[in-house]
Amino acid sequence: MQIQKEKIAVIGAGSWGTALSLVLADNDHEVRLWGHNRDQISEINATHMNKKYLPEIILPETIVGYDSLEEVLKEVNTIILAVPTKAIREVIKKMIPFLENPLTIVHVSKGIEPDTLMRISEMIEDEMPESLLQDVVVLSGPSHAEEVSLRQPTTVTVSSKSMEAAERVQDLFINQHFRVYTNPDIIGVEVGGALKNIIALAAGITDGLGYGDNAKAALITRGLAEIARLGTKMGASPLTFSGLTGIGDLIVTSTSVHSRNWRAGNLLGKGQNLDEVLENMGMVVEGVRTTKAAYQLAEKYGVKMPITTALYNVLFNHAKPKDEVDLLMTRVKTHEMEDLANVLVEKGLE
Ligand SMILES: NC(=O)C1=CN([C@@H]2O[C@H](COP(=O)(O)OP(=O)(O)OC[C@H]3O[C@@H](n4cnc5c(N)ncnc54)[C@H](OP(=O)(O)O)[C@@H]3O)[C@@H](O)[C@H]2O)C=CC1
Ligand SMILES: O=C(CO)COP(=O)(O)O
Repeated sequence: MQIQKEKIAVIGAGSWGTALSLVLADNDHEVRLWGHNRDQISEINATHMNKKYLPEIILPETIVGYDSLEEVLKEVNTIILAVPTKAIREVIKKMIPFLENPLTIVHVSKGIEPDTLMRISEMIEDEMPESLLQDVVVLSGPSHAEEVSLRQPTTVTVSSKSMEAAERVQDLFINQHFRVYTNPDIIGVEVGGALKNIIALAAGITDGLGYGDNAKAALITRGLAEIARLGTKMGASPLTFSGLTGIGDLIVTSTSVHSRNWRAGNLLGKGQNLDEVLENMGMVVEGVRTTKAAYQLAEKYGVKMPITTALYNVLFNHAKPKDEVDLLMTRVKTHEMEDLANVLVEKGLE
């Protein structure tokens, strides 16, 4: 099939925005990579390298860096929004004066906004005037920028309220190294992508405490159970959590040394406090804010999320990681499949 070549603006010149620019450039799109740091953009244009975020990678010369939002958005119909969740509203507000026609926003961030409890597509719809927003699409899945930029085999999922929009974005990105699936369940895709960062932080903590693979497998499995329990209450399909944006992303971020959330958790488990950890990371650790949001969501929906609660206590209530593990292990005994059984009964499937 002939791919339609497009002018695409990638907003955010961190690791993920840069790696996705490379995928799009490999597919012969005209890629404009915007970053707010003028020196970094000059360096990208002069050296074809993003030395801060992907120091090993030479970028194709067809990726052009921009530090002006006005310039980068000219005649563009598709934007890839690749900034941390907490910067999304600010960046959209800055873009709006330069938008002329309705466009498609593909967001690739993984988070939920504390207090408003909005998913990212909801934040985008909240900020964008209806007349300027054609579609919102999310791209998510087990995909570290470090491996994508080396063109190592990677699979992701795109989702949108409009299947046509999701399929168009699938066509923009798909190639022999980067396989893109579609899934109509945008709630499940966004919730899975955001909440896996909580479990990745927890898995890093248990590794930092010196616990082994048994503990990690327990966290991934029981973590998935609580993500699915909340996600289905929010309207997601339970099946999505067994897919790439559920168990797939949980595996990759809980086990990979590339994961910033795992690395941050590991430092916490080794005894550093949260402020020290975040200062040492120098890159976004989305799971911290998302833990707060998920804790609030669990209260709102009346859902039990013991791992999230334990992590919340470590991050925000000065609890000791080991004490929280001990508490998790000595909870009242329960049936492993109790939650799933409840979900199936609620949905009339059992
Ligand atoms: N890295 C990965 O492998 C993956 C990341 N993601 C998700 O993608 C999103 C972005 O992550 P990632 O690229 O890794 O993060 P990084 O920390 O690597 O980069 C973040 C980028 O956003 C910029 N930025 C931060 N705040 C603002 C702001 N207010 N205005 C404009 N630009 C800003 C940063 O600029 P500066 O350098 O000046 O701080 C930097 O260029 C996250 O939600 C993450 O979960 C999803 C899948 C894979
Ligand atoms: O979402 C990711 C991989 O799928 C990236 O995870 P980290 O933010 O933990 O590095």
